[in-house]
Amino acid sequence: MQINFSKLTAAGNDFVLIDNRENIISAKDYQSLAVKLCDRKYSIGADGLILLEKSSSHDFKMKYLNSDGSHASMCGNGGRSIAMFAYEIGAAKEKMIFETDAGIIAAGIIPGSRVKLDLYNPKDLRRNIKLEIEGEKFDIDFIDTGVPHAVIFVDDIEKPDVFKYGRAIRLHKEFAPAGTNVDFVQPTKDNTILVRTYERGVEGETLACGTGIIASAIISGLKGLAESPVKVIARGGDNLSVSFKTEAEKITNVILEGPAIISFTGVVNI
Ligand SMILES: N[C@@H](CCC[C@H](N)C(=O)O)C(=O)O
Repeated sequence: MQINFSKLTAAGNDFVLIDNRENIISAKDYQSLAVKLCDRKYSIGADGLILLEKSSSHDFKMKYLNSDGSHASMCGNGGRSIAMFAYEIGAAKEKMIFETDAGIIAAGIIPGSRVKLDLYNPKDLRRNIKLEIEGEKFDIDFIDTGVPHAVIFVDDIEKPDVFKYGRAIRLHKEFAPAGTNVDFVQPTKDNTILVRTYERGVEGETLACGTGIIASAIISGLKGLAESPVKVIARGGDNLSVSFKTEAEKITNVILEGPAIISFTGVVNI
């Protein structure tokens, strides 16, 4: 079977997007299709597969699969990408509301290939988790911004071995059974943070992780290291912005703004 797809990149986190409003792909095939299409050597290649589906209550529904085929409730860069995709294929207007498995999101297309997401509230905040891995001590703050994130502050963003420690923390029993994404954060001047993320389901460092950028900005705010709106520079060099409100560690009004670009469209055999 041949299907149409679009390839989008959102701050270097890249995705295959498919319009599945007519159920051309059935849910039982999502996992194997994600593994197949995300393969960078034998297929299109991406960090994740995103399906745009019909919703009975909102403009559409987003289904997200990591490149290893695992399902994730949400993806911040994927959320901006599906908003841009929906707008381009006429599934939504400039302002839209869509469902994810983590909650409802209001999105807006901004000139310059950028998208703003107004998200549900994060949950499961856990502060100051102390771990020691191979003699290295880590002080971790955890938050679920749609998917789980362990946030670690570093003095120099170039220093941490993101693969080694990211993977060890992702698999640590502290975060079992779901595991976690792991964000390394360096606050710099001008209310800016630099973020690198080890992504669960990609099992490596990606050029950006939207939910990780949100988690990093919120924890920076809670620690007094930055103030909303926080400017963020992703690993790939793109600029994003995160705003939020905090009241006694209750976080609300989370907004993520950043790029989402259609790099190409095509037809693939599945
Ligand atoms: N890249 C995404 C997060 C995708 C899901 C994540 N890998 C997980 O399994 O938790 C983002 O931009 O938020």
